[in-house]
Amino acid sequence: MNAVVVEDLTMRYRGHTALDGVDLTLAPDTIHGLLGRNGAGKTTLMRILTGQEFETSGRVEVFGQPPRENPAVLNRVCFIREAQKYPQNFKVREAFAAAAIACPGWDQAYADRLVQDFDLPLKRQIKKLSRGQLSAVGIIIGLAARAPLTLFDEPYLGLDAVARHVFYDRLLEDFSENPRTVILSTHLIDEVADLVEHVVLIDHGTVLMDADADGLRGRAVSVSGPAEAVAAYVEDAPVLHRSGLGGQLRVALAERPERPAEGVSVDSLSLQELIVLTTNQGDGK
Ligand SMILES: Nc1ncnc2c1ncn2[C@@H]1O[C@H](COP(=O)(O)OP(=O)(O)OP(=O)(O)O)[C@@H](O)[C@H]1O
Repeated sequence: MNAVVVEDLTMRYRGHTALDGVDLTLAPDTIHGLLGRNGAGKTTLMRILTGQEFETSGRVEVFGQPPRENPAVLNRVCFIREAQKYPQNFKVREAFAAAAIACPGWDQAYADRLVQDFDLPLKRQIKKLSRGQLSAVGIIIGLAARAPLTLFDEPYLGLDAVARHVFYDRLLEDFSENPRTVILSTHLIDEVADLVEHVVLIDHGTVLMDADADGLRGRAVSVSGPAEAVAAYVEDAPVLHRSGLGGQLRVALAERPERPAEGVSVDSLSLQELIVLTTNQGDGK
């Protein structure tokens, strides 16, 4: 069974369409990267999947059932938001105690290890934590909850690079021992490029890309060299972006052409470059 099935999903706020006929199927036991510019509709989609928002129209199923007011689904879901709120007078340990009660799959021993990894002061009040420490609380809850569907919405505001990599490492390690469906929304595309197995790119409420990360890696290329040679080499290939200076041309292609390159350089595009160019193309830039 798929973890998530969304058909023709539309979400309209007064005067604004945040999601516009989205079709999406997310396989179980996979780390999905949910990418897109500010305001693209990522949080709205995650709020609908977790029953915090009700769609205007369309079909939404999580583990085969609609999430809307459905404890059978919602008990299997953990959603960690960018600006996750906790009762302000709680100490860190009390936030974890509350999560342990709310999350059926909670692993206290694992949470304790993560507290050490992130060097979190358990006895400190939540309101006294630094921004990064607050993010670490959310990340620890999201990991130790071991929810069958775990959603992280930009979970690392204020978290330094070392701590972010602790998060990626722990997520990958724990995922291999306890596979589950993870949806990670992020703007740090390069950092998660090797972590995510499937990429969904949303732009202006529609899905621009829905592809396996392995298939994307090394598929998109940049071709550069003398303008004439580049133009001949790229021929009818679908062009993502074109830029030139003097007699030189650089063309980004979604697919690496099969013919051998002659007189041009062909280099793989990073996932980040591919996402930026695909988004710009979708925006008509
Ligand atoms: N309650 C609301 N009322 C009106 N408009 C809303 C509401 N919630 C979201 N929107 C709008 O819907 C669009 C999608 O918002 P959403 O929060 O889903 O974007 P996002 O992709 O998560 O962006 P970011 O990366 O900045 O977090 C935005 O234009 C936003 O302003």
